[in-house]
Amino acid sequence: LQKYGAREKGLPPGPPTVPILGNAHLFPTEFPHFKFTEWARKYGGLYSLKVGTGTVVVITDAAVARELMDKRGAATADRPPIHIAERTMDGMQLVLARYNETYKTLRKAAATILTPQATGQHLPIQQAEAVQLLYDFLHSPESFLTAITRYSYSVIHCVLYGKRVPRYDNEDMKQFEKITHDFSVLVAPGGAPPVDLIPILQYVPECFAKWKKECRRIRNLQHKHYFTMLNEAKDRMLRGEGNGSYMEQVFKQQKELGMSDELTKYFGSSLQETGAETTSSFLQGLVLALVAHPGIQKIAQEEIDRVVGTQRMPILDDLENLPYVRAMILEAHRFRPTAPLGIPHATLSAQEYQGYVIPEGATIFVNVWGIFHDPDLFENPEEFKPERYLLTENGTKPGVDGSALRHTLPFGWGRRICPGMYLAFDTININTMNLLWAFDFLPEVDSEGNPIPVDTFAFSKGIASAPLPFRCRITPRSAEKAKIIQSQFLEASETFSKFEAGLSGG
Ligand code: HEM
Repeated sequence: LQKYGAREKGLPPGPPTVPILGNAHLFPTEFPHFKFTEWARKYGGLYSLKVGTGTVVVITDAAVARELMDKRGAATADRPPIHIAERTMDGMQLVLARYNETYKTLRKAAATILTPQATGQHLPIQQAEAVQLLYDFLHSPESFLTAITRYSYSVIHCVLYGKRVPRYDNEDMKQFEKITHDFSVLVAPGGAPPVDLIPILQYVPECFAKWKKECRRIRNLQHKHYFTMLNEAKDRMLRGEGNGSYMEQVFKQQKELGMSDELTKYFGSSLQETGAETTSSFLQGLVLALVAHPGIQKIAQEEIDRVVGTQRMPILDDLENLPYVRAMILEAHRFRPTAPLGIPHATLSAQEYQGYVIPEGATIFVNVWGIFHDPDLFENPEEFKPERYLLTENGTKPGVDGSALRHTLPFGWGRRICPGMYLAFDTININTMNLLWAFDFLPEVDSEGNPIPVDTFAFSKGIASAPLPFRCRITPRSAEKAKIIQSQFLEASETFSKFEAGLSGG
């Protein structure tokens, strides 16, 4: 019995194990990136944990990650099995799918439609939605968090299905939020019995397993919601009223891409769910960082004012003349990465590296948080300091080798790298410039007028981490700019109208 849970010879080092459990009793269930980083400082940039008989490898070293995840990407492209996800979505959810033929078909479809050129064609609606975000901030500044959520959902929805979501209380949005919320509760630790650790639980009959009923219920909700979206997009296209959405492209190439209707449904849901949540988390985190760092906000605003002026809104091309704003975007990713541990990969074959053997089927986490907060690499890593990216390409201390880092590091690794990143770049760039140009972001004040500080550590649990609800004061930087926002919003109605056929519930 002693050997169950023990760390096998040849594995990278790690915390001492106990029989049967290995390190399972130590495994953090909340904010694991903090514990993983603490262990990295003790056991190094490559260490292992035993969870029962399974192996988890944690990489907190960009050079190790580059070798194992990028260069040996073919061997580390699997995902660990998540039984609940497989049961609910038949293993067809692109983000969580194992590395098999179904996955390859989905990924090929994503690569076909999410190219930088294709993304560029969707700029008009991205820009129009970004104007609505400013308009919403102007008129209901207290609802800025839900305005960002709506924006992020709507922009992906327009690009994917050709239909926008003009209000947060829209029926499509409510359905989507319900589905993603219910699934995240079910899949979170404690949401269901630990079927991945104790596989025999999978065979408990449904009448005794509430979680199986819950999988079925969520699956039915997803089916109804996403097929409705697909059918609407298809009908619009067949009526000759298409607006160039990604799904229209998929319909046109469905046979070549090898996509069944069922797969097409999951393709849409994977992109919608991942894209909306990550974009929204990033933008909310950016606002939080601005509120917490008024001096930095001011430097960025002054740069925008010099380049853009007060007579027009920023455009994407302005970014090349805004080095400080570009540095601020990179710093926002570093300071609070949207996915602090990325999404775990798994090995498809055993890998020898640095004298260790990582077995087939091991789960691999790249601890992006730990890399980005490594004091050997970054000067005062806990500080929000865009200037570091003006000093060196990857923000590292001068004289330190930061060449294993890259600007796309927050978007993942190897064959699994985020296929939506080009869309994300445009969204992040447009909105960062717009928000800085238009508004001041200040702490809320108490009844005596004292500023209430925000907590830059108060983030949600889960794979994609968003700030917990916080309050701030958002005020237009001038009456002139407020007027430009109003008139741009009116002008955007022409772009919006192409995405408003068949809107329901607001
Ligand atoms: C701030 C924005 C975003 C961030 C920080 C982000 C980050 C990530 C990360 C870390 C991964 C995991 C990569 C890996 O396994 O190594 C990922 C995967 C993925 N992302 Fe994004 N993402 C963003 C926006 C988007 C958008 C806008 C879309 C869709 C339009 C999208 C779709 C996906 C999909 C489908 C995957 C799964 C890829 C696979 O498993 O092959 N993401 N993203």
